[in-house]
Amino acid sequence: MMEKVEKASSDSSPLNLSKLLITLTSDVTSRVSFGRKHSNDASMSDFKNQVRKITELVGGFPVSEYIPCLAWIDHIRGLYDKAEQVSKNFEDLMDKVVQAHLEATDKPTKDFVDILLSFERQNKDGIEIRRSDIKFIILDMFLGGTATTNSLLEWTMTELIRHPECMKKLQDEIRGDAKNLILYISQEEVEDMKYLKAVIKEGLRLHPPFPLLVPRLLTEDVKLKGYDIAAGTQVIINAWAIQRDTVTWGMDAEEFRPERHLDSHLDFRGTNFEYIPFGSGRRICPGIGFAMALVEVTLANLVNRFNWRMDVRVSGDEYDLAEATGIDVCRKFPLIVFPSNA
Ligand code: HEM
Repeated sequence: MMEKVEKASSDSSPLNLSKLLITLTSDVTSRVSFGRKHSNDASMSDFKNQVRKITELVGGFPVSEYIPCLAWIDHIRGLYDKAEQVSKNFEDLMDKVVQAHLEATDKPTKDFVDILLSFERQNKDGIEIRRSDIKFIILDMFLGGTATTNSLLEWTMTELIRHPECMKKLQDEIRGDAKNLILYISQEEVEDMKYLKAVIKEGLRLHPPFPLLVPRLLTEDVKLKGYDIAAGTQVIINAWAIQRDTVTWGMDAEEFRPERHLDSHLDFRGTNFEYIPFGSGRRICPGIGFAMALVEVTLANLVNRFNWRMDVRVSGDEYDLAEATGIDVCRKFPLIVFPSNA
């Protein structure tokens, strides 16, 4: 990735940063799950397309869920056919991945799929795992991990470029007093970077990648703030609105201001309901550590090595802040930037 940014910088050419970032998050997730990156592999780019289609379908509005007598509308829109087709394509792709792992018996290291297959064979530690479980666990990792992490990176970069004063403060923190530019910032080095962490928290607050979290179905009757909610009701939690509430965040809640996190006790690990980009409770995101490690190191390196600007557009903010549809909300239009060497 850094080589491509370096090239765009020396040619003074525009760079599609969104494309680079989704390739990075998919490659890192594939390395962990399949043992190698697949960015130049046709079947993997197909896999990415399937994942995008699934997130669009899951984030769509199935009329029948809310007004059952209008279920025919979903049929006419072809929602069920689309879901069936995506499910079949995904199943075929996963069969190929599993088959390739079963055939490669002499590999020196084991990846996530190998470990899951070994559980399937040995019924290890009393854990029973079936082939269909393996396919869905991998899908879960890709669905949960790639688009969300990409979305956080592209929105945080967007906000930093829109707020040069924050970008400068972050570059000062990362570059420190070093006389010569340090080429690579490691995970250990980002550990104490407080402003970097505040910038990422602010990106997550204004642009939670799953703005409506994942719907819940009540298992028992609940009384909440005077409302009676019956068992069986589907509840949608609007993290996007909660995280822009002026009562908690002040009158400048709509503004990108990382400083608000520097001495705030609010954290995203599920105990502060005012700030829940990863959800809360039993089904809280299990990938917080994975996502944070990747986002911190990527952002630190991009911002350390390069200065960034976007094209000035007549439509301005409307274009830069337009959101795509789907369960995860990334930018509607790719982030096109001009990097230059620091
Ligand atoms: C910035 C990055 C990420 C964000 C904002 C995010 C957010 C979320 C949210 C909101 C949920 C639903 C929680 C709930 O309903 O209470 C979730 C679930 C999940 N996430 Fe993440 N996630 C991120 C990265 C990751 C990564 C990197 C992985 C895996 C490598 C991952 C794997 C999962 C899985 C497997 C679930 C389902 C958990 C369950 O249902 O028990 N996520 N995530």
